[in-house]
Amino acid sequence: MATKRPKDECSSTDKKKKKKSDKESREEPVELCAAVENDQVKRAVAEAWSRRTTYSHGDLELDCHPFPHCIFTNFISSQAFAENLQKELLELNFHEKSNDLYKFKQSDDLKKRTEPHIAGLRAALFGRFRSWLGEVLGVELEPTVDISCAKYEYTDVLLCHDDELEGRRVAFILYLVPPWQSSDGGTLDLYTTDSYLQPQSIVKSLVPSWNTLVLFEVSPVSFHQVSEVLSQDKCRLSLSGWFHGPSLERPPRHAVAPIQRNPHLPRDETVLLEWINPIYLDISYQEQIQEEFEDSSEIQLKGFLKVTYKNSFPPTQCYEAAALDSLPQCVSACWELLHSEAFFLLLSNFTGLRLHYLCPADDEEDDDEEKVKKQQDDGEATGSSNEPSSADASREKGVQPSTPLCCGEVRRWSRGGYTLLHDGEAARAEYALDLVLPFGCTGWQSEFGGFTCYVANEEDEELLTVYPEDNSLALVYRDKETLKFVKHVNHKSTSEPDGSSTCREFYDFSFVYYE
Ligand SMILES: O=C(O)CCC(=O)C(=O)O
Ligand SMILES: [Fe+2]
Repeated sequence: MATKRPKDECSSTDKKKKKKSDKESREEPVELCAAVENDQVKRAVAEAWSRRTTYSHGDLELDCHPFPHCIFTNFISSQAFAENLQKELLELNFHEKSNDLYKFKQSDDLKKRTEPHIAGLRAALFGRFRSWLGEVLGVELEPTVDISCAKYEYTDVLLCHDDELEGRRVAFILYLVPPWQSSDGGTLDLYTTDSYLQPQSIVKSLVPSWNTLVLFEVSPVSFHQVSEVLSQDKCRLSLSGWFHGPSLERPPRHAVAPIQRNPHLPRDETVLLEWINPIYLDISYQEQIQEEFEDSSEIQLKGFLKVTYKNSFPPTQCYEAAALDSLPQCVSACWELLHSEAFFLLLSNFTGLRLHYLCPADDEEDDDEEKVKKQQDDGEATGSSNEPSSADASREKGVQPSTPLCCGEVRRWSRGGYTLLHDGEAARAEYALDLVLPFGCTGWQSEFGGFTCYVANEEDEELLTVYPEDNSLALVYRDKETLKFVKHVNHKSTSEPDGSSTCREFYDFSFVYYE
């Protein structure tokens, strides 16, 4: 589960004493809702917040479930000010932002913008309002200005996260949206957490509304998302940011149990002959594949299986993984194929990786390599029990035995599916060979999402994108610095442009092999 959003470029601390300048004198003064100016209300909110109870007064409402959040309707007293602010914001340059966690448009840095209403509101937020909030929470909030403007339009989304990042204490969002219904999507959804402090379920959805400000404390339980915008014409414009201050204590994060890794199943090449397109069983073609794979660390082998299935997989949550005891015969047969000893050897031939003891590592002798391929040709590479094990072979050579392993899943991809960079198996820093074999994706379009992106660790730099293609075997060798995610499958996957039926879901086998 995502735990934080990358810091926006516009976060910064302005410690310098403000000087009166021409620019600042252009700030348009703004009056905030009465609740913020009233001392009695302030004390009452502080009291309710510390006791984790509810409180409301006029345009202010505090609710502490699933975590404390405060809603101010009519936050800016003057309608004309709010409208002018909206105009100024819409005239900014926006940049498309997209990664595993989000897709939306973000404005230029707002820290130093001099438009009168932007500058006026910024001064009020990080001035008077910050003092008010600091007193409510009983903490010293810093003058750090951390604010940006976001535009969410059709299919834009910000998946579940907790905002946790050094320094952030209270998050705020001011909505400047047209009349909005929950059916337009784009709700701010609040999650409960389980006993491991992992997000559990959405218990409150806030529908954005004009001139409403929402704030909440950033904490180990402040999980929330912006659900996908479904309206094709409305724009969800917001100003958001964080008040900085001492972070709340965070217990160590819960480590998720890894998926079990298994050694190969003892199945001989008959399983390959039965299932795999014969062109891929030709040794000299395997050599060409290996050369290409060694050059680029990735390859797509089209028409990989002899048979393409109709969409006969059973309906199997981010994505759905099939229960292994419920697979139809043809799916479990393919599952077994991908686990088979013969397939490990075939992958060795495709990639040059040591996924079978018959396939020597690069530094081992070439004639060993010849032997492997010959044995496979002669049908000797069987998994019968009287063969030396990989461990035996390694021991003879005096090297530490290591048993190649794999783990896999059958996944169903439909609207709402995604994986995150820092989640699950893919987040482990290690060398691995990824295999993806998709089915039932004829007509799937890249703008639906559901493609796999490889990025350099901790950077947004995209290295490779693999689009789902029917019966096309994608192999990617990743190193310790490479992470992957599957892009959020959006609402476009469910729409039917010009009446033709589109592909609304597909399946894939997703396996990872370790030398
Ligand atoms: O726009 C919203 O409702 C929430 C935005 C948010 O969670 C964020 O920017 O971190
Ligand atoms: Fe957030």
